[in-house]
Amino acid sequence: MSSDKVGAELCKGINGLDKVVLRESRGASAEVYLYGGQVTSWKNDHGEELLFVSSKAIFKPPKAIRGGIPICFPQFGSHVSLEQHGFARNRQWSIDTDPPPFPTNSLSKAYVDLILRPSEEDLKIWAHSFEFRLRVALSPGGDLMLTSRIRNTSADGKPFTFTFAYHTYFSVSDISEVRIEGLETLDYLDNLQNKERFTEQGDAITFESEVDKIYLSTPTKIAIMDHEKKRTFVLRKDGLPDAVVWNPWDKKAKQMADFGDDEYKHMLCVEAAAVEKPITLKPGEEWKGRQELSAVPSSYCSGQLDPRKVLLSC
Ligand SMILES: O=P(O)(O)OC[C@H]1O[C@H](O)[C@H](O)[C@@H](O)[C@@H]1O
Repeated sequence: MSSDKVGAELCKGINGLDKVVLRESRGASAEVYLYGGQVTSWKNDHGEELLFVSSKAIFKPPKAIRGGIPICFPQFGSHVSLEQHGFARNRQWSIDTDPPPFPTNSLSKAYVDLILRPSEEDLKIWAHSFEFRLRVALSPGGDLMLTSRIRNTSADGKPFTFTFAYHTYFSVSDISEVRIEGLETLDYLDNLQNKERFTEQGDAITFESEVDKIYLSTPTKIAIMDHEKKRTFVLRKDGLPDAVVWNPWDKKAKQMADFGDDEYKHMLCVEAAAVEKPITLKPGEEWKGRQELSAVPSSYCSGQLDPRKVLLSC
C-alpha cells in the first residue's frame, strides 16, 4: 500500500475504526472498513456516492454496519445455527500483507487485500479452519471489484459447506423510479413466502412494496436502472450463480433500529450470491467469487426497453 494520493491509505474512520481509502487517478474512490471487511463508500469521479449507508448505521461491534457491502459468510440468511448472514460481517479483518499471487488484468494501484481467519471463539460456533482473502480494487475507470478467495485450511481432513453473498446496498434516487433488468422470467425463492419457489413474470422488475427474493441461476450481468438519476449500475459476477433482491419498504424499515423510517426509498440491495447450492470445500481446496460494479449514465445504454440490448451495450 502507498500513502500517495492514488492508491490505498490506511486511516481512522467513524468511532476510530480502521479503514482503507482507495483513490484512482481520475477521482473515483472507495472506503473499506477492517471491521467486517466492509466497503462503506464508492464514489465516482464526480465525487457522487454510489452506495447507500444508513444515517443510523452503527459503526460499533458487534452490530454489522447497515449499508455498503457487508460480506455474508459462512451463511447467507439463517439456515444453520449461526447468526443471520454469518459472522464475517462483524469480525475484525486484517490487512493481508503477503497475499498469494493474484491473477489480475487490471492496472489499478488502488486496491487492498484483507484476510479473515477464525478466532478460538469462532471455532466454537463454526468448527472449521479457513482463510478468507478479500481483494477490493478500483479500476482506473472507477469500477469497484471485489474478489473473495476462501480456502479450507483444516488439518483434520474435514470438508466444510457454506453459502455466501455480497450484500450490496445501492444508493438510488427514488425506489419507485428504479428497475432491474436481467432477472425477468427467472425462478426465485421468496423469503416473504417461506422460501417458496416462483417464476418471475412480465418485464423488468420494479418496486412498489417489500421485496425479499433469491433469484436462481441468473445471468452474470444484471442492470439496475435509476431513471431519475439517469444512472445505470451494472453488476457483473463470477462464481456466484444467484442474486438476492431486497428492499424492506416502510413497515420493516420502522422495525430496524439502525435504519431510517424513509430510507427504504433511497436504497436497493442487489446481491451476488451463492445460496441455493451451498459450496463445499475439502481441505486444501479454494473457492473464488467475484463481483464487479460499474455505474454509467443511462444514456450510454442503448435500447433501454430491451434488457438484452442494455446488457450487451454496457
Ligand atoms: O438485517 P440484516 O441481518 O442485515 O438482513 C437484511 C436482509 O438481508 C437480506 O437481503 C435478506 O434476504 C433479508 O431477509 C434481510 O432482512
